[in-house]
Amino acid sequence: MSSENKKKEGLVPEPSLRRMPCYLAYLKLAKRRNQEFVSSTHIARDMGVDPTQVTKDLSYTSIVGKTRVGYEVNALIEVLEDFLGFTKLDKAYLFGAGSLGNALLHDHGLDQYGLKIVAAFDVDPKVIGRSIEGVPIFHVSEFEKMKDENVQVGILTVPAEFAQDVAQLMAAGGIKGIWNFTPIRIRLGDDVVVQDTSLYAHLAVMFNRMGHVKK
Ligand SMILES: NC(=O)c1ccc[n+]([C@@H]2O[C@H](COP(=O)([O-])OP(=O)(O)OC[C@H]3O[C@@H](n4cnc5c(N)ncnc54)[C@H](O)[C@@H]3O)[C@@H](O)[C@H]2O)c1
Repeated sequence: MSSENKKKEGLVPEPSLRRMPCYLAYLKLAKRRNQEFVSSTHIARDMGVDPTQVTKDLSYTSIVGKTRVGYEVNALIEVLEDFLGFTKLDKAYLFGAGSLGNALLHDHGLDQYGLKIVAAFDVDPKVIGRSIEGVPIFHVSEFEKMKDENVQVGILTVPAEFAQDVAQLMAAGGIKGIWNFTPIRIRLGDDVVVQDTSLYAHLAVMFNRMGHVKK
């Protein structure tokens, strides 16, 4: 089965997908250090992952390593970026231009990961009509008129109490993927992918692990 088909059928396990951007960052660093080749053993050692896991993760892409030398750094960067969809720029709308929304609007890293915020929506008269990093902010009621089939990604950064309603509005307006930063479990039909993301979840894990570190 081709890697494209595997991806379509959702056979790539989530932990593998989550590790791939880390491999990419590692490889970009290797490139800056003028390294031409890198082996899965080296990636594994430097990233603290099992070598067989690295090989397995990379096998979901089309790349094959060369015996003894490993993977060509440039080629692997290209393959990973393409596989993860980072080469084509997806347009996104942001809902909630508050503290977190602002931070995301200022994050230049998103472009490198294939996401470009083209407009933001809010209800606060203090921000409506302004631009942040060149991204215009509209009243959320304008979204209906601005429906665009080329914008299928929505970033949800509104207060928790409005999250479900705004998510429904997004879905009704043709948004197919919601990057949900709110702590609310969004309920929508199967035609919309909702990806929850929480800094605090990782903080909780860190605190828990710190409690188990030997003193
Ligand atoms: N996932 C994370 O790691 C993480 C981190 C910080 C905050 N959050 C969550 O992100 C959300 C935003 O947090 P914040 O600190 O930026 O809050 P904030 O109050 O600074 O910003 C929220 C913005 O949403 C706007 N808003 C309110 N109702 C709206 C609506 N119906 N449509 C569009 N915009 C609307 C507000 O006017 C405000 O500008 C919260 O749900 C918070 O819990 C998550």
